[in-house]
Amino acid sequence: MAQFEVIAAPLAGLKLIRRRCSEDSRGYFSRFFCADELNAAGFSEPIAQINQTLTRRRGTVRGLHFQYSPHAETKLVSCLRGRIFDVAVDLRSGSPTFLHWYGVELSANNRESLLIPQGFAHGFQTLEDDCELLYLHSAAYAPSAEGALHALEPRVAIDWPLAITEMSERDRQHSNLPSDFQGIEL
Ligand SMILES: Cc1cn([C@H]2C[C@H](O)[C@@H](COP(=O)(O)OP(=O)(O)O[C@H]3O[C@H](C)C(=O)[C@H](O)[C@H]3O)O2)c(=O)[nH]c1=O
Repeated sequence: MAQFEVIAAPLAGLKLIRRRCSEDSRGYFSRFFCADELNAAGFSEPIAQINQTLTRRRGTVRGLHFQYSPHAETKLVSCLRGRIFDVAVDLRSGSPTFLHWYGVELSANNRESLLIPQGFAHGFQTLEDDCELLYLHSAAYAPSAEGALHALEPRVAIDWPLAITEMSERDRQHSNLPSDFQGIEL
């Protein structure tokens, strides 16, 4: 029996993954990752790195970040504590949904993850205090290949659910996209 429900999001390649769980009097069992099942959903390379973040303050935005080729990565983002509004922006050159964004609530309770293909910027806003996330990456962190999109980029106009309470200095300082930005090549 499939351990995951795979739901296509409106941006090509972006998937919402819902983890099934078996509950009994002790609690529940749930498979968090499965190379076979999630390969078909788009996580088609081995996991290279797994990162964890704690974000203490409700309303904080982290991101939006991505890596340029040849370090472009597929990400599986999950919220293990609290609730977040998770956002992916299509930056793929030539994509019919270029610069479109998609946001979804991920939480410890809904057991949903966002599977984000290469070529998307990723960021999120916490909807509660003390949110913990786990990220599975298909490529290693490559600071020299890191790109970013400002959370308030006017050409994307993400509708963040809350007023932004905190961002890193680095994220505050991302410049807006140049008017001739055509997207990233993969
Ligand atoms: C991403 C990363 C960062 N770092 C170092 C770099 C900084 O010294 C410190 C914090 O990094 P940063 O401020 O970029 O962390 P976030 O703002 O949470 O960025 C992450 O959150 C957004 C939403 C994402 O989607 C990315 O996965 C990731 O960029 O950890 C590492 O050592 N390894 C890593 O893989």
